Amino acid sequence: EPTQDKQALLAFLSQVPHANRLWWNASTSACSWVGVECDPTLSYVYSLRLPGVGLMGPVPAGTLGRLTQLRVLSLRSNRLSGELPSDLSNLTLLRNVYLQDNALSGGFPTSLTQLERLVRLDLSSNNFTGPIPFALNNLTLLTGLFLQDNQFSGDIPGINPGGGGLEAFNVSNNRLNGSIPPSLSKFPTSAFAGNLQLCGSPLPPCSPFFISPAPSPSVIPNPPIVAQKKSKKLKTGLIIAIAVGAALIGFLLLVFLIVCLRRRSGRRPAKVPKLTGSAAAAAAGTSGAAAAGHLSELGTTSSSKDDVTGGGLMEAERNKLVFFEGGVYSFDLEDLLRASAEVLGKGSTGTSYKAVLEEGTTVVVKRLKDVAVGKKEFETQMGVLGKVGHVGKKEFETQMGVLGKVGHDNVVPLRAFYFSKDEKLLVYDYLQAGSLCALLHGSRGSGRTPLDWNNRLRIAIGAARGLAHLHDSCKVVHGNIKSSNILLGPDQSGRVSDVGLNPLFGTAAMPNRVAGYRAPEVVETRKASFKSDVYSFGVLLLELLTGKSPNQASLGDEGIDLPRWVQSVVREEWTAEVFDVDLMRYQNIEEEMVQLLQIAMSCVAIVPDQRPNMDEVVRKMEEISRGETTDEGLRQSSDDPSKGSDGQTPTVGVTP
Ligand SMILES: Nc1ncnc2c1ncn2[C@@H]1O[C@H](COP(=O)(O)OP(=O)(O)OP(=O)(O)O)[C@@H](O)[C@H]1O
Repeated sequence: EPTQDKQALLAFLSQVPHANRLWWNASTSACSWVGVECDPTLSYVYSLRLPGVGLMGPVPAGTLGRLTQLRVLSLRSNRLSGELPSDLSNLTLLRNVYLQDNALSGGFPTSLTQLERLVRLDLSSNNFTGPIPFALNNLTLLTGLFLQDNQFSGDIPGINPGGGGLEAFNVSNNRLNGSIPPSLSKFPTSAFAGNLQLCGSPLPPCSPFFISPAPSPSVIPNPPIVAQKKSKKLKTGLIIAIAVGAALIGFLLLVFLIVCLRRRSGRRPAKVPKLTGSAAAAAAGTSGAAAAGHLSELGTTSSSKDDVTGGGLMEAERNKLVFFEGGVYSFDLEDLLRASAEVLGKGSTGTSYKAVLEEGTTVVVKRLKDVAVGKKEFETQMGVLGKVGHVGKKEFETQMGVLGKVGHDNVVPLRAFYFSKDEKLLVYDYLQAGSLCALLHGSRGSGRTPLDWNNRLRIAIGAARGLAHLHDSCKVVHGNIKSSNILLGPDQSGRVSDVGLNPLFGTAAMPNRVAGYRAPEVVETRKASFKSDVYSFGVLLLELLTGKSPNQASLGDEGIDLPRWVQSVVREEWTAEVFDVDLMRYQNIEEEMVQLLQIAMSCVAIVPDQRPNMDEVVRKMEEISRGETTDEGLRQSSDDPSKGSDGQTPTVGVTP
């Protein structure tokens, strides 16, 4: 029995408010407590894993810092805040530290840079600020460093943690700028996305013009050495030559703009697409920022081949925006390209933009990447979804035809599409309430209102109905069910989006597309089916129930394969442990949660034939929701957290 470690753990728990789910009993060995693992001789605590148990507030000094033999510390997905105590530097044997998804703040915890045995450090999705320290170079064994979704600022120092052995690295969505050190250029662009002004491989190269006029010394404290040296070498003559060159280019651009604008005003009534919107935007003095600007500037289209001026009427006909019958919009491609646009997100199939047209209409434009088909195939695909693999324009258009006719309240309607050799655009309604993913996992920390049980159930039933309609009435496989593809309608119902794009990408794009939602057989067959949709939907239900994100990317040491995790917990008869801590505050919902858990587990059966069809899933889910209503038609308890819950959930036989 590790007496000293036990005292440290009890001190920690007594000082940190938490959801009452740990039941650490002071009279039993700490080695038997939930989340605690000891060494084989039971003489010290080896690992402490307390993910998602509702820990709140700061980590107190003099508690965890006393667990000097600790190898693994996981406090992720809680609501811990404030700075980490400096005595964590005592934990010199720590190998894995997972503190992601909290509200921790302050500068980079220097105590952690002293833990020379660290192999994996995850501080992502917190509120850390200030620079990334050079002292990370102390961590010579590091293989994974995750700092994304914080507010780290300044430039990235010349770090090479792990002595070159770093395998995973992410600093996206911070406030970093300056050039990327060569030691980190092997990581993908996504590892650096969403920062202020980073440059250099794998991002576009740093230009001396970009770096030298730093917005303020505090923003770029250390301009990259290479750039400094280069700029010193710029001789006066060269500077003059560049200035003259720039003036000349500016003059030519002006002439070009004037010509374009004149042509446009003469041709406007013909309502033909003309893909020179960026020029118009430039004339209006707007900037081409990466995250917001005019749609035409965001890289959506620029091919001069598509410009009607060079191609005549046939070309114009071929490149028009095709609307579906019964639609509510009346704008043309030119209007769309002039719309102001903002990046909503980058997914596996392309990038989505929120576009606000000049007349005030807001739509979502999805710019598809790497479509494996020509126009004929694209069009055909819109009509015979599922029958074609690599498709051309015809298939694309046919597929669009099918998708455009789906017509169901629980499916986000596709309103129009555009196909040219270089660009494939899809136009959808904009749903401002956002996605289930954002509601479940977004803005953790202070001020967040968790999604209550009634809403979770309603959204899930809506999504199930939408998917069942796709399967039964349209014979369409969705192929990419996940929480960011379940959007909320104005009535807060769940709606399925991103429908049926699979066949446009061939099999090459499949492996990484659906990450933790992917059915096991899809790994081999690379082919989505009705039953693989059911599996993905089951994972989605588990996500709703557990509040955990099925994130394949971080699978390795700590990522969660939700079906397997739930199965292991349920097998040990800890059903209550499975549920999202945010749901534990509602009363009288345990029975319904267990029922939904049973449905979810039947959906994630390994053998596809053992999974139910979506119409069965809908029926069973509707049975739960019928039991949910009271005489007034609304169940009271779920929305009233003040009533609390004892957290005791019946361990009803859930067969994995
Ligand atoms: N019609 C819409 N209205 C509002 N938000 C949307 C709409 N369509 C997509 N979004 C949001 O925009 C973001 C990007 O969506 P997108 O579909 O491009 O990527 P994804 O869902 O993350 O991945 P994938 O491409 O694999 O579906 C997501 O957060 C999504 O919820």
